[in-house]
Amino acid sequence: MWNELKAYRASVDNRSILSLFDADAERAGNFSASFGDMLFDFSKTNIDAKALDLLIKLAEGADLAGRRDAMFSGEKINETEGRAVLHTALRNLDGGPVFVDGEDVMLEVLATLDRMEGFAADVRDGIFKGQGGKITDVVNIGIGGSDLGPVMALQALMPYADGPKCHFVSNVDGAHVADVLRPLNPATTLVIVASKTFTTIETMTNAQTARAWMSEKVTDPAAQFAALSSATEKTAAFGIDASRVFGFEDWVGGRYSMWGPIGLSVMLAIGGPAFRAFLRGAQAMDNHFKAAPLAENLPVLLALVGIWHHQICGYPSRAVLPYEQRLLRLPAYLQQLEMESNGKRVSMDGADLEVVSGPIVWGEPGTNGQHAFYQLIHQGTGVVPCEFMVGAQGHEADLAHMHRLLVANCLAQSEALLRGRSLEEATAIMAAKGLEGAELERQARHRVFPGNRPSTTLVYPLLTPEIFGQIVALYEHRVFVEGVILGINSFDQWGVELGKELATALGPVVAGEKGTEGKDGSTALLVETIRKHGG
Ligand SMILES: O=P(O)(O)OC[C@H]1O[C@](O)(CO)[C@@H](O)[C@@H]1O
Repeated sequence: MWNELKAYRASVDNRSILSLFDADAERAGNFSASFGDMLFDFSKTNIDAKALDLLIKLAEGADLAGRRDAMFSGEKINETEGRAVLHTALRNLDGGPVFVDGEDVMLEVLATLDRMEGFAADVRDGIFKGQGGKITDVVNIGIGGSDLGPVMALQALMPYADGPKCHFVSNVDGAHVADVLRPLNPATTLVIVASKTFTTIETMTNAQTARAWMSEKVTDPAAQFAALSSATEKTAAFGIDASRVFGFEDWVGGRYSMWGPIGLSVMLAIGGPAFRAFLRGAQAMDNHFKAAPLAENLPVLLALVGIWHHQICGYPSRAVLPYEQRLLRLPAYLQQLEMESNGKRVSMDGADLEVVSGPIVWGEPGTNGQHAFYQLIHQGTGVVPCEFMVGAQGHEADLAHMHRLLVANCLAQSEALLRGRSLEEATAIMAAKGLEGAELERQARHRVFPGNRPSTTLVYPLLTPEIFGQIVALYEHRVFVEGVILGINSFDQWGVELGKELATALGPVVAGEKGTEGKDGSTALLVETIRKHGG
């Protein structure tokens, strides 16, 4: 099927996407799909009925429906780690039982959610206090999946944030923790150590630093710490009382974990009911993903467009462009979600992949990106498929005129990518300015836009907790579908291990306790230079 798809793509490569609209008056409707009030439009791509049919056959051939059902039913589809993949259970608020090894995990999931909600309410209402009074600030210390999700979610849901102010520390660069802690009062700060394993060096080093900071001002620093982790022995050894430890099982992957305890900082900020609305949104997307036919299934369609652009057309990256300032950190979140999940070179059975692995994902909110890198997107020699998203409304009712300007910019970009501007059009524009001859031609050529560049647009009504939950779950399932089609395990991350091992070994070398013997010349030179400059 890969070859068939590539051959078909080659046969349609020269046609313009615009011509597809001329040939089919219903194209926009035929190549878009809805879920609730959300619309996913992929008509501004070179995918036609035949391509879509082949892509769906590709998904069917990979047993997508079977793999999806295996995931939801708790089979150990993360084969290299021998684990089930059940982040969906964390938002299965009113669903049925979910079994792992014959045990219904929902009792524990819902009990933990209730406990989180109780703790969050106590903090928000001032029942749980710091040693200097009501908690004013929360510092979440975590990295990767224990950071990116909550950081993104809090920013996305800022209009709903009426609890303590949440801050995030992730980088092992001491500058991060120092800058975050400096303005805070330790006596009214709650520190959350978010680490599934409770061994991650960055997080544990930052946690020790925060504890030392707190112990300068309060007599019992551990009393103002909470932990989000599966490793209860380690959280106890750190001195955190079990009543403030919120655990989750190994069937929740780090980058899929913000729906459970890792989301505590978000719950503290927005409160339990809004957090549950966020979960309900994701659950609604789960139900859609489970039930909708492939050709109407948003995560499946988003994935098939991704496969078409990257594995079939060979475009190396994709840009995620939210016209929503509050989705500022969505691209960073998706970088982990997509690249840690599908950046793999072997298939589940260890054989080399038949096709290239997942794409590079990057992006920035519009309109800021327009004034930075869109030049390359419009006129560079390479093609970057763009994934636009925009809310029909913003939360700032008194600034609706600004929102309309934002929307107009979003739509203008996808229109410009589609249409482009021909040499004739550019020449006419420059001739109207009085240019002639060779100078006219030279100036006109700089103003040509090749167009015919693919994009998709996701439109949603308003970025509420529920809609936000839907969007994140949509992308999670997209990554899963792409992984199934590629035949890889989207739920392990062995590629991060070697760097961790070498960093541990390099620690004493950088500290000057060991020499650089055995290191390559470049690494040795870098160590020597850093030492020479006082490192
Ligand atoms: O929550 P932990 O165990 O500290 O892990 C943090 C992150 O480290 C990784 O394991 C690898 O970078 C991620 O998958 C994970 O999200």
